Amino acid sequence: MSDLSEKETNPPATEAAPPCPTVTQRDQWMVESQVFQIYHLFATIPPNAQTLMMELQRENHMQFLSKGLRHLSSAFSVLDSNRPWLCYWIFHSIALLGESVEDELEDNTIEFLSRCQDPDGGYAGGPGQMPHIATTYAAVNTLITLGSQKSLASINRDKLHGFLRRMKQSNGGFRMHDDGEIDIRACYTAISVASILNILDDELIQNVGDYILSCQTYEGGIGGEPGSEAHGGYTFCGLAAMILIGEANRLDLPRLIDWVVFRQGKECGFQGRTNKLVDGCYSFWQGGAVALLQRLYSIVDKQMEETSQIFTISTVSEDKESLDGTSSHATRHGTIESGSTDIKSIAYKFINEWRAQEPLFHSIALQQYILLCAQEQEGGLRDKPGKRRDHYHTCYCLSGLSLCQYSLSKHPDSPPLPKVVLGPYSNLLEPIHPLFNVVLERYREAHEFFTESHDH
Ligand SMILES: CC(C)=CCC/C(C)=C/CC/C(C)=C/COP(=O)(O)OP(=O)(O)O
Ligand SMILES: [Zn+2]
Repeated sequence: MSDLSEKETNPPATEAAPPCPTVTQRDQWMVESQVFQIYHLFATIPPNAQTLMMELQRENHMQFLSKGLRHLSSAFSVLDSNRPWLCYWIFHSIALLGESVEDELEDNTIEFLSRCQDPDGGYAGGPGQMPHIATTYAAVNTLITLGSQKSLASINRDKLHGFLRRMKQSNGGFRMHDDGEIDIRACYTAISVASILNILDDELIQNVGDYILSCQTYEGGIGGEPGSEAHGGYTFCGLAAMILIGEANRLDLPRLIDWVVFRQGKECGFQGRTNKLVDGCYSFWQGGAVALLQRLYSIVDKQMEETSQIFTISTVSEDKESLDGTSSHATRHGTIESGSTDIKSIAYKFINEWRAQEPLFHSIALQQYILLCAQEQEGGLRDKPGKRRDHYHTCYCLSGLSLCQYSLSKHPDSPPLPKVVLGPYSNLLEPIHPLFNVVLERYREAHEFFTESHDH
């Protein structure tokens, strides 16, 4: 063989071998290629076919959800422990679509959830099981979504308050259930339920802010417990709970904004954490965190001002230190006022708060991911192309879509301009209260019910 052919077939030993991709890289390339194939196909079809592809398949989604409800009432065993969650995901999705179900089905659901209600307060995953804060949140949100007087009156708020007090820990966290884990989901679900039922008090909120603050990581997002990695689901929980207790100003919000906005990827959807895959459900968890941050601009501005002051002070003091050997400290949070409003009215006032008109993320791109990649044309929504539809993803993709559609509206429920809604205007969903993820109108009815005539 000549020198030349040897070189061609056998690379010299010194040449670096091609890097072997990690599993994460391979998965990422796979998702990117599937998503971009869809976008490419979309770009090459005629405009009328594009409109069809971007249409929210309301009827098919309703069929998928109704089938889920039928399944819910028939095919479950006594060991199932997530039926209140299925109720919430399905009824909330139906409410987002502006639809309702027959009275009998509503009555059966109220009756079923009443059987899940523990005599000592809180809701279990099924009748006779142990009460759990997360299923309590799911049950309460379902009953508020159903919305009738009977539904709202079925919640034993005194006992529920007792259950939440029992779950409360001295470090500010909550347990999920007796002897259960303490984490940020428990904080959010406890505080959310207490707030929406108007039973939030000083005892319940004591030290909660300290606990949540200890979960904000170096990245800026919030982890499930102190020392854990920042994640979109926990970030939404931590931020929403901090707002509900009037202590959002204690978080490092500029850093939180930085972290969350960079979780929207080139696939147009959000990932849950750094270097992980895009997933439709984060349209709500991350998109929801952004929707909350959009209403915290006055605090963000103050924090940014403070940071620049600290920078100036520390620069000056460093100079001074180097001159005369002394040092000074400026605390970041000390000068920011803590929430002065009555905690019972925070959630109600929050929806009317002024909000930044410039969205912090690409709302049209996210709608594109939800409609083209997460939506199944036959009904139901999913994590990503190639995954199966399910009720959890249907609920959180639709919730995220609603947030996008109203992301520029001055008032929370004023109809958005057509250019803000991707696809036909008939895609428009009902607006939600972003702190609780229940349809706004149902939230308002519940608020009235639990503040006026039926005070705790
Ligand atoms: C109100 C309530 C109960 C909120 C729950 C919030 C929530 C969705 C938390 C996420 C939990 C988590 C770490 C998932 C990671 O799963 P993964 O590793 O499969 O997904 P990933 O790769 O996207 O991180
Ligand atoms: Zn998901």
